Amino acid sequence: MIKVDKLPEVFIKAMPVLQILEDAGFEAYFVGGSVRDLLLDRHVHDVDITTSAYPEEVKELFEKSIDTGIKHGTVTVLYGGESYEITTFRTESGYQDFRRPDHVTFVQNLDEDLKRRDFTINALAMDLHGQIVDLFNGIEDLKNHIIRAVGDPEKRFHEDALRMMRAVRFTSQLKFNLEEKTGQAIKDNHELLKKISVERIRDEFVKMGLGPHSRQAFQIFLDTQLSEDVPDFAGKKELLQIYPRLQFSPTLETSLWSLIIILLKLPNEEISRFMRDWKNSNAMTEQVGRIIKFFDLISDYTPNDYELFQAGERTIINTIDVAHILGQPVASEALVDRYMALPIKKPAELAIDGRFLIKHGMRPGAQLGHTLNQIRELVVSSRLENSPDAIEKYLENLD
Ligand SMILES: Nc1ccn([C@@H]2O[C@H](COP(=O)(O)OP(=O)(O)OP(=O)(O)O)[C@@H](O)[C@H]2O)c(=O)n1
Ligand SMILES: [Mg+2]
Repeated sequence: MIKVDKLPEVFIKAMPVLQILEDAGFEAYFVGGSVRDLLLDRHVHDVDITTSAYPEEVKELFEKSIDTGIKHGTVTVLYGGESYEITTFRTESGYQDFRRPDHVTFVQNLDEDLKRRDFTINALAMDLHGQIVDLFNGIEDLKNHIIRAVGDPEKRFHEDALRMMRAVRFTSQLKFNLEEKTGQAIKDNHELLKKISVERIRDEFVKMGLGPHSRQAFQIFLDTQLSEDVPDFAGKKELLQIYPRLQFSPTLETSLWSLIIILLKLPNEEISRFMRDWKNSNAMTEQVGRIIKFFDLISDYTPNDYELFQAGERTIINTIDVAHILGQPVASEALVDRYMALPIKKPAELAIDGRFLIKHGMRPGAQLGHTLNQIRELVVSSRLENSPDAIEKYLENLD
């Protein structure tokens, strides 16, 4: 049995929680992603705990708790300024819709709990003393960089079809390969993904896209046909096939969506719909829209100062990132330098505003807005000094 001697701080901090459960006569273990990441020497952000105690029993042991998913056996316990998800040993049964279980059955031992988990590398548990429980050779698979379903992959994917996306996502994040039978089961069952909510698919897709091996993972995503069962990708394999051949993998979510939109050759008027189909936020949709617009612009010609001003720093840098990933040459330094040298970089930096124009005899309305824009454009392009005096003179000459 493997024993980990030196545990990172997140585990040490959580030890008393396990101890309290054990002192009350229950079994308790760290489980899932935290144990996997510990053994991979990856950063562990939070730890999940599994126990033989029923949710009500867990709640009695801790002063502060939240019923996060009590029906599924999960209670969130607040302890030492941290929060911990504590889930009762369980199996899942009655997955009639290939999504989450209709009901869970609590079980009395850890083995039964680990059996229902998705992949061998995620079915590892660790006790209070750092002893690892590894029933399915998860450690061996970690060493060999393999994503392998626990037991029969068909069963695991019928229990929760999202696991097929998770498998591909882990190949990207961990730089692992799919074990053959697990990969075959995804190919055979990819259509089950249609039953899964877009939000859950999107979260996995983004994690896949931002992983260090996203280009390799994307190839698997296409080869297994999973790409046919996500929004707007069906029948687009030829276009998406460019993704695995990109120069780099994206590291920003905005870059990921922009790349996909560019590869799919979506016309501008379809971008919002596409982003909505994927249940993206309005903020994400807007930022991606700005990037695509600026990307189209710099693909055609060198932007003028006012176009740089309108795009703004974030969009310029983000668009350069996208062009870089696509292997498209852009004079990135020149663009950033020119932006940095602009007399004003934000509308609020203009020396005057609408009230100034009203004071100088203009009436509120469309004409005023138009004049204000004109002044802003002149200032941005250094044809008018950004001072009330200079602008006043300019106005006088207009009359
Ligand atoms: N569809 C799923 C989701 C989760 N799990 C199990 O629940 C654990 C925790 O799930 P989650 O936090 O969603 O994933 P992690 O594997 O921890 O990955 P991450 O680091 O992204 O949180 C997993 O390790 C796995 O044992 C599962 O069997 N099937
Ligand atoms: Mg996790």
